[in-house]
Amino acid sequence: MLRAFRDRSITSRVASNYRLLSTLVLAEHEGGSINAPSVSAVEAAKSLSDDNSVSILLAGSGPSLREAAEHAASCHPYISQVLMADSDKLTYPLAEPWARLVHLVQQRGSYSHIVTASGSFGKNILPRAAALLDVSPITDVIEISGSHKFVRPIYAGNALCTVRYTGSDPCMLSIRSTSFPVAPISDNARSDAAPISQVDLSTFGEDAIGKSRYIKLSSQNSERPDLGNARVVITGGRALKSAENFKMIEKLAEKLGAAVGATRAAVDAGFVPNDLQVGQTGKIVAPELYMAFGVSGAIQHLAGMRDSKVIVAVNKDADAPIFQVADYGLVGDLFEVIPELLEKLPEKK
Ligand SMILES: Cc1cc2nc3c(=O)[nH]c(=O)nc-3n(C[C@H](O)[C@H](O)[C@H](O)COP(=O)(O)OP(=O)(O)OC[C@H]3O[C@@H](n4cnc5c(N)ncnc54)[C@H](O)[C@@H]3O)c2cc1C
Repeated sequence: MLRAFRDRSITSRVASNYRLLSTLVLAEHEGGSINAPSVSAVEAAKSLSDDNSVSILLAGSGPSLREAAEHAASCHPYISQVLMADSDKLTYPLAEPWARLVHLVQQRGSYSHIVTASGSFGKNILPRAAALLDVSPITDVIEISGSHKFVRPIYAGNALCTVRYTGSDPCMLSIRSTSFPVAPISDNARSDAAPISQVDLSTFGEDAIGKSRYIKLSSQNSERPDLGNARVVITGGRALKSAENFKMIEKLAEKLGAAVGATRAAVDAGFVPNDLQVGQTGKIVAPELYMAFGVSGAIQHLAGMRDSKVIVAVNKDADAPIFQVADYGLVGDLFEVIPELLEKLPEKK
């Protein structure tokens, strides 16, 4: 594995170690709770330094924002303050007003770091906010080796690069939530909730809204676990041949209480919607069990699942690259293997 690293003088390393850090975590919330990747961003902030004061920023409007702020205040022992930006202009997480908000909060709080999870929320906001603050963000961080030293994947996850941030404050990061797992919320919960403060938005004018307009949110109304956080993921590839056949994957996922994933080839062929795509241009997952059926194991697919704890692959080609990353491999026809699994696995309780 390639490790690219430009070290600087020992003097600057010592100096940076003695600086007190303060981190702003940009959090996403839904239905009155902050989501799991945002809690992972707090976990990442915790590894920046022992002397790090972590504030979490939530934006939105109305009672669900207040509920989410209360949840944020008690969900992780490391949060020292919750900042709540309540405005009609921030009801939906659009990049333009959010970036202006980050700029405003940074000007007042002079944080040394700004961290967010690298889902679509973070990917949308971070570059725009970084441009307003005139700094260069470091994206997809998977390991924090010091307050200004980070590891991130490059070449679709085939090499890891160690990067030292030498720019001015704030050092802005997006982290892969799968690399910063958090204990279940109840284990993390604290007895004394962190204080919640309102962000003063009196200078937040109409121009903060920008040109984008919120139209609607379309999401799959599914009982299945969320692909990004599921403990088990069952993925199907092009070999399934049709949307109808892909239902076998869905049935198997149902029996195992798993999330469904797909390769880009399966998505492009119209078997499933594109929010199920796993890979470089899809979701990054690291479940305890990843089962791949009729997936060749292209480098772009591996980029999204190679960190899974146990990988099981079923492919009729013994030379398929997926077997190079699989812990258990079965050379066989998925049209025989899946029905047999469906028959022999017990019904989900
Ligand atoms: C810029 C870029 C980004 C990309 N991003 C992604 C991404 O995010 N995610 C992603 O998945 N891909 C991505 N791709 C596409 C990627 O390169 C592959 O084309 C894709 O992953 C292949 O999907 P597949 O494994 O389903 O299909 P194939 O490569 O066609 O493989 C099908 C496999 O099924 C096996 N098979 C066939 N019939 C059976 C059977 N009956 N039983 C068992 N096995 C069978 C075959 O042996 C084969 O190995 C990207 C490509 C590019 C260029």
